[in-house]
Amino acid sequence: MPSPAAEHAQEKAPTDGVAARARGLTKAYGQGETTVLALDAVDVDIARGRFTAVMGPSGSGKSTLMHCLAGLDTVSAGQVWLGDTEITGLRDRELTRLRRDRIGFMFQSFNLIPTLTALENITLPMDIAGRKPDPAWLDQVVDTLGLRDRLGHRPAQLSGGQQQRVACARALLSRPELVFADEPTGNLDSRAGLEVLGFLREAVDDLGQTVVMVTHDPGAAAHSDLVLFLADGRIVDEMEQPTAAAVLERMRLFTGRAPRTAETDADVRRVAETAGED
Ligand SMILES: Nc1ncnc2c1ncn2[C@@H]1O[C@H](COP(=O)(O)OP(=O)(O)OP(=O)(O)O)[C@@H](O)[C@H]1O
Repeated sequence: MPSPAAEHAQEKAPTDGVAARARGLTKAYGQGETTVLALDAVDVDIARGRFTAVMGPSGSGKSTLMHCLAGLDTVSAGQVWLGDTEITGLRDRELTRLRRDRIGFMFQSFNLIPTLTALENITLPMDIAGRKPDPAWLDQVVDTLGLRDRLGHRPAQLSGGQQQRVACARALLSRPELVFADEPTGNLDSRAGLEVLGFLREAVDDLGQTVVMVTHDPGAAAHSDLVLFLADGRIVDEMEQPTAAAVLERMRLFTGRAPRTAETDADVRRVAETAGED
């Protein structure tokens, strides 16, 4: 059964280049006996023009990895590059500028400003940066995300799925080198979640974006091209062209859950259905 990502595989432009890279990336929280090693010498390349999902049990280091790759958090050891720029060692001001100009973010909680319209929310980061959006690109993003007739609405007048689409448009507007999405479907029902995943997929296939998504949901991960599995702060496995069922099976290996039962088979079917797999 092809995954949603596999269906698009043939149309994708050949990928070359690395959008982000980490070598020996280590992050420890706390000191002495209470030290928690959230990331343990991680080496990773995020391929340009692809949709990468990061999965793993709670506490495995997914958010820490995203934060360190995005320059939102400092590292304890190792190096991180965004494109050709080494971001480890940059000063705060330089990091702020780099995040603003080169990275797009989507969060579970949308993070929209309630008093601004959808359009104002979409253009806000570029307004703050004093940059004018390219009108043709703005049109394309708005139309791709189906937001044309919602641009004058405030967040409270939009459904959760529409709010996340606005957050998606905001993340894409500056044509960032990399879009990080942290549990972007976490607050959505399954239909709205599927819609947002479809748009992220289109952002990669049709708009040439690079997307990294942290998720707990095997159905969401099935929309990616590549799943990285984290456990105890290390990348322990990866899966190309994932399906929800295969991801769920693989996750079981890392969470040490009991062998399959009739009940877990039902889980696999439910997850596959939610992911839109037959
Ligand atoms: N600010 C912090 N201070 C201390 N420990 C932290 C901090 N942030 C994360 N940790 C610890 O680092 C480890 C990795 O956390 P992280 O949030 O990256 O995991 P995660 O895989 O994203 O988890 P979840 O799926 O529950 O969001 C955990 O043990 C966590 O308790």
